[in-house]
Order: sequence, then structure tokens, then C-alpha cells
Amino acid sequence: MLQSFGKSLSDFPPMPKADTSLVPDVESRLIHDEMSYNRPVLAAQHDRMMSTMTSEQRNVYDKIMTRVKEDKPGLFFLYGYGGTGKTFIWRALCAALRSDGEIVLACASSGIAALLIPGGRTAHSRFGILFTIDECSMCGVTPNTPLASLLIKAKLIIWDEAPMMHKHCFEALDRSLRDVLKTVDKRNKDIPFGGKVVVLGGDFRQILPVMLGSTRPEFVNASINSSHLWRYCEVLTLTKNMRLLSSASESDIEERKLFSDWVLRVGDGTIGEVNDVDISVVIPSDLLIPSSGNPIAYIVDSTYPNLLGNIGKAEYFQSRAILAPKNTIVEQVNDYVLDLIPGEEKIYLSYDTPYHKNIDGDAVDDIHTPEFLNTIVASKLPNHRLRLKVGAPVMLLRNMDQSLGLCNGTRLIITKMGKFVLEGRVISGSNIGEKVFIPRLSLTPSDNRIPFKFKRRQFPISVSFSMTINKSQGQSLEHVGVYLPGGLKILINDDDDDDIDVASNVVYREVFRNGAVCLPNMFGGDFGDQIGRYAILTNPKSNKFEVLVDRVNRAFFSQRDGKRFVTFTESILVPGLPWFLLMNLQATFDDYLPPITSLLAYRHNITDMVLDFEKKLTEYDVTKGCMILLYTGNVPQMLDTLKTTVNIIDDCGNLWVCELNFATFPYEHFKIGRRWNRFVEARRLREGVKIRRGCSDGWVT
Ligand SMILES: Nc1ncnc2c1ncn2[C@@H]1O[C@H](COP(=O)(O)OP(=O)(O)OP(=O)(O)O)[C@@H](O)[C@H]1O
Repeated sequence: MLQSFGKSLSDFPPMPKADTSLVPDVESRLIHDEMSYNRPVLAAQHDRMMSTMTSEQRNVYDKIMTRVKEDKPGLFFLYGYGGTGKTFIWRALCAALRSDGEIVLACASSGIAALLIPGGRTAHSRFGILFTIDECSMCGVTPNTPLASLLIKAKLIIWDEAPMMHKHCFEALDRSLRDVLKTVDKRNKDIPFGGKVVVLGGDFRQILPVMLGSTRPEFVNASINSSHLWRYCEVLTLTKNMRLLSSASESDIEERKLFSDWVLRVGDGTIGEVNDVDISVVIPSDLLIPSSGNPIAYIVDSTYPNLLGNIGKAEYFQSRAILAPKNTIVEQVNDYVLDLIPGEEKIYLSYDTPYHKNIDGDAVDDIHTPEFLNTIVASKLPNHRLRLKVGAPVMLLRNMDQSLGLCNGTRLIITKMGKFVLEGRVISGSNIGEKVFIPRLSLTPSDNRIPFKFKRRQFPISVSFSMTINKSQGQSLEHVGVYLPGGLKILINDDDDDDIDVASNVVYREVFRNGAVCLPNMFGGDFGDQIGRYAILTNPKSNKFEVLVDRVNRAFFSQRDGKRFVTFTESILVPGLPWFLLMNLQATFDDYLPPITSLLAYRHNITDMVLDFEKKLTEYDVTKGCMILLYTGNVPQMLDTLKTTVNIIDDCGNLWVCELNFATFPYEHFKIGRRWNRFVEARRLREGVKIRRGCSDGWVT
């Protein structure tokens, strides 16, 4: 078991070390586990999947498989909303490669999503990602270890629900893979993810990385598409909702399609009235539950009809839940439903102890008394007081045994309540129907708002008639009640309040900039509010490239296909040659792609064009031997993080080959050094001198 997590007894002193002659080799064991699939069964499954694949899915599949077969590096992001077949693609890729005897490492940001992929694990456990992570962190894998050998052998890495994870996790894996794979070929240290084919997947409408007390820009900045890795990422898109098509009748499909479109537009933030930070969305009356008393009673009644007649029935609880935004509300609902259920109630209290290390020396920490520790409520930590009844659905709060499908988010029904152990039946994930035993665990909260450490010994569960919206991510539920009281406007209709069918929707639209590139300032400067949703760029060879344009504050972004756009603009930027921008002009900035109504040819001469790049030299730049360029504006479009030199041509035409270094700490930046020093001296550059790109009228170029 320890080996499957890349650990051994020697990691837990003072445990005795096992006799190595009796234990199978860890390296071969890890690799063996990943290769011990039933190849004929997988080959048949693969054939079946290929026969039903849509052309859109086939394109995605072919792109990834071609890269793997060619043994070339690749970073992809599979972007598709729920039901478009992302998991289907993961399964097809796993079946294709594993039936050929190759290794695929499949993981997901959450345990629940990991269970949906065959052989899936959480990314944290798969790569040993630290829970407290920063821009310099590495994963728990070093060269010449068994896990490193597994990574070297892997042909493909799949990482689902990527938008939920902080970009530092992907960057840590990138650094570690470069570190490990440079032992195979030292050029790998300069290639993203050490040259492996990595496919990330997810939907940016879903929940972003959870960071307590963070602000909107911090959330957006933490997401994977704000990482420096994103510019290497090719975005593949799935748009057809396959889940809808599995519906029985035509009218059903139509109704579901309407609902699904509405949900997508709420997710996109394109429905409702925009206020300062949020959007007021009118909830259609057929989605509201009329109430005239205790709203909890109404939502419970509607989500769990005939509750008492269905106690203990796994299939009943499997498909239902009440979602609420906060843990306190969830607890109120759970307590209410527990009161309704007949049968003996048991209260399990936790045993909480502070760490000795909280205070200096060997003295016992008597500041944080058990009574005080008992009052602490933290995420991923069961409460001190756990109230249970047989027949109640509960959710695991920790990964316990992924091979048994027991991970953070798995739901069970309590079947027996012992003193030291609980017995339950799994109702979600990969092992539905399985009987399992849950022991008490000693858990340490990772919540960094708690300034000291303590351990809580408790069953790692919470009652789950109701769960938070965050926890529901990755769960497939057929009957869902959404309860939004308090700070958010209530979804339950109340005759007294006219405005009550309006809910606040907060959408961080900046985060949808998948593969977006900031367009040169002239786009906004020249066209301002007139800029359309849709622009066509034409290069000197008359090749055309369509871009979807999006506006975030005052900046304009080309949405999607950022990498192709950069390649294309590079082909445009031939010095001396004019280039054209064709765009449809519209008075308003539409959210939907309109048919082209009128095209305007617009000519821009290269010498007039400033790619948003102009730097006034600072004292640092002219005294420290290197110039700093922040990784903002169009700098990422012009300089490649993999490049190590840059040519500077001065106004006399002299070429200065300077060293270029890319660093991410304390912010992303390029450092131009070595010959820069001589250049500064030779041209007598002073603080305040401007540097521009591609300009020759007296400027330093
Ligand atoms: N080509 C296909 N042929 C048959 N069924 C398909 C196909 N593609 C997807 N499906 C089915 O459609 C449903 C939704 O697909 P899937 O779960 O892969 O979507 P998803 O994008 O992963 O959704 P979510 O993000 O909600 O998990 C599944 O039942 C899947 O088996």
C-alpha cells in the first residue's frame, strides 16, 4: 500500500525496515501496476468507443494520439462543458494506449473526478504535490526514484478538472518532470513538462481554486490559464452535449437542451442584468419552489419526496442532494433531515489534542485546551460533534483507499454504528453497493487561518443530505435542490417579495480567456467601443485567421487558439511589409457571434505598429548589468520563455547578442543580461531612455 503512494516504511521512522529480499522491487511494482490491465478487454472496449465517437471527439482523440505516437512533446487543454464527453475521451485514450501495453497516468484534481477515469488517482497523490504550494515548489519526485522511472515510462499524462487547481501545482509538476526527464536527455529540461504529452481538461465555468480570503484578481491569477505554461497549450474544444442525447424522447431532448443552454449562459455570465460586480439573473418560475413558511421544509420535501418510505434505499439517495453555498447552511439542512429520520441516534465526539511544537521546548501546549479545540470548524475536517443515524447518507472528507473507491467526496449510507468503527454501503463513485468499514482517523487541518497545529481523532465523514456547491463538483445527481438563503437572494419564491425570483450571479469572465492573447493596444485605440466580436486578420500571403475578440476592462483579447494566433501574428510581422486587419464593425459588443454583416479593410503599416512594448529604462536597468522586462502586455508574444538569447540592434545597426533568462519569482519576468552591460556602457544609456521594439526613428531598437 505504501509503495503505491511512492512511500516506504523508511519514510516513517521509527518503523522497522522491511527485509528487501522479501519485498518486491518498488520500481517494477509501480510500473507493473500500471501495465497489468486486461489488454484484450481494453482493445475491445476501445473498438466499441471508436465506433460511436463523434467527429468532434475524433479530432481531439486523433490530435492527442498522433502526438503520443510521434513521441513529440505536447500540452493540450480539453475544454468542454459537462456532458460533452471529456471522460469518454479519457477512457478512449487510456484504452488505446493501455491495450498496446503503454503507460497512461490518469489523474484529476478531485478524488471524485479521479474515480471516473480507469486507474485514476488524485493529482496530489499521483505526483506527490504538496498541500502548501508556491511558485518555487517541486513535486515529491526526484530523479532515480521508482516514481521517476514510472514518469519516464509514461506515454501520456491526463489531468482532469484542471481549472480547480492552483497554477502552482501544474508548474510544480512541470519543474519536476523537467528535472526527472533531463536524466534521459538533457534537452528535456528546456521543454514544458520535460517533453511529455500532457492533456489537461475541464471547464472554466466550474469552481476555481479555493483560496481563503483571496480577491478576484488573485483567483483569476491562480488559474491554469494565467500560468506561463498556458502559452504552450493547445486548446481543444468539445461542444456537443452527449449527455442530452442519451435522453429518451425528442421532447425530452428539446426541454433538456433549453435548460442546458440556460445553465451555460448563466455560467458564461451572459444572462441577466449586470450590476457593479455581479449579475442579477431572473430564475424561471418553473425552477422555483413556492414556499410560505420554513424554506428548509419546502426544499427537503421537494428534493426528498416520501423520505420516510425510502430510508436505507441506496438508489434513492444516490441521485439526490440539496446544494447550499456555505457549510453552516448545509449543517442546518442536515440537522433538519436527521430529525425527521426514525431510529436510534448516536453522537460521536472527537478527541482533539494540540501539537507539542506549538510552544517552545518540550513543554505541553496548555494554551489550546481541548474545549477550545473542540469548537474549531475547518474545511476537510469533520466536526467535533458528529450526529448519525442508520440510513443517513454521509460523505467522506478524506481520501482513504482509492482502489476501493473511497476518496474525498465519496458518498455512503450508514448501515451500522459501532463504537470504534462505522459500517456503510457505497452509493457513489466506482464501487457502488460495496460494504466498507470506516475507522476513526487522526486528522490535522490544513487551513492556514489556524495559526497553530492540532490533531482531531474522528470519523472522516459529514452527513450529506445537503452538501456545499463546492463539494458537489464532479458528482452526478439527478434531483438537485439549490438552497440559496442569506447573503444571496433566495431561490424559493415568497409572495411578500417582488424581487425574490432574482439571484445574484458572480462570474469571473476574465478566466475564460482560454488561450487568449492580448491584442495590440491599437485595436482598442483605433476602434474603441466599435470593435466587433469577430475579427479576421490577413497576412501578406492573404492567409486569413479568424479571432473571437473579447474585452476585459480596457484590454482586448483574442479568445481561444492563442497559440495559433501568436504564430499567425509572427507571420504578419515581416518588417517593411504591410498587413491587414479585416474586422466587422458593430455598434455594440455582442456576446454571440453574429454573421458577418460588413467587412472593413484596414491597413496598418509595420513601422507604425507598437506591439504594446515600450520600456523606460529604470535605474536598476542601467546600473545592475541587466534589464528586467515584466511578463505582461505583449512581451509574452515577443519573447519565448525557452529562448536563452535575444538580439538587440542599436540605432547604428550594431548587433548585441544578450543573454535572456525567464524567471517566475517574485513575479514572471525576463532578465536581459551579459552583453547588455557593455551595450549600456557603449551607448551611454541613462535612466529614462525609452526602448522600443521594431522601430528605427532614433529609438534604441
Ligand atoms: N461518442 C459517444 N458515444 C456514446 N456515448 C457518449 C459519447 N460521448 C459521450 N457519451 C456519453 O455521454 C455522457 C457524458 O459524457 P462524459 O461523462 O464523458 O462527459 P464529461 O464532459 O466528462 O461530463 P462531466 O464534465 O459532467 O463529467 C456519458 O454517459 C458518456 O458515456
